[in-house]
Amino acid sequence: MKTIDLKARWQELADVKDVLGARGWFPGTSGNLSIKVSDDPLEFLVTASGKDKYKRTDEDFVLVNQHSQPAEDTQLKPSAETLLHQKVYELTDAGCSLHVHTVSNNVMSELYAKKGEVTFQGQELIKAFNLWEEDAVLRVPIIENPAHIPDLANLLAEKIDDNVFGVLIKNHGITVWGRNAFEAKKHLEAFEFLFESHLAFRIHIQGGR
Ligand SMILES: CSC[C@@H](O)[C@@H](O)C(=O)COP(=O)(O)O
Ligand SMILES: [Zn+2]
Repeated sequence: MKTIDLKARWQELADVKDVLGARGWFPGTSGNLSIKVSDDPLEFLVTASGKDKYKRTDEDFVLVNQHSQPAEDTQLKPSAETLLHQKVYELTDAGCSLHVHTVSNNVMSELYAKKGEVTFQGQELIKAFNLWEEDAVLRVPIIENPAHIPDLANLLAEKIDDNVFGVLIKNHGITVWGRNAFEAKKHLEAFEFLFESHLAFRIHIQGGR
């Protein structure tokens, strides 16, 4: 991959990070973002671990290889959850993968954990996932949150299929992807809108039931 492409991808991911950060979607240094730089062999930029993701610096991202290891000499540590991004790239046509912790995605993951998924139907915004039929259903699988990251990555991998665009991790967050940064961000925004609307409906219309 040429340096210019790496720079362009870096810029693209940094811009997405700024927008998500402005929404407060990285509380307590949580969250991690990645963007694919090359396909064969797989290489992607991923956020450095434990950083304040509301700040924009020259050390925000690390280039990693197909084994989630740094592809160049660096003191920086790739995100602790890099393996989840690797799985997304291995199993989908994604060019970008976004993971955030929000109050809404955490509450939804807990509310529907026993069902193992949450579904949305009859909501205009499921069109953001290219679901145009009137009776179309958007399904969001929910997985447990084992501390051992390879186990978590395997649970995620089991839920990935053509009609899945993101997976909720119980009491943790959501991992979302898209063919490029624009689409991944679109998917993430649509998920969060659907979660917030659903929770507002339950509180205000159903009295919290
Ligand atoms: C500090 S809480 C969040 C972490 O445990 C993790 O879930 C997370 O999203 C961020 O980890 P990171 O290693 O910075 O990518
Ligand atoms: Zn996380």
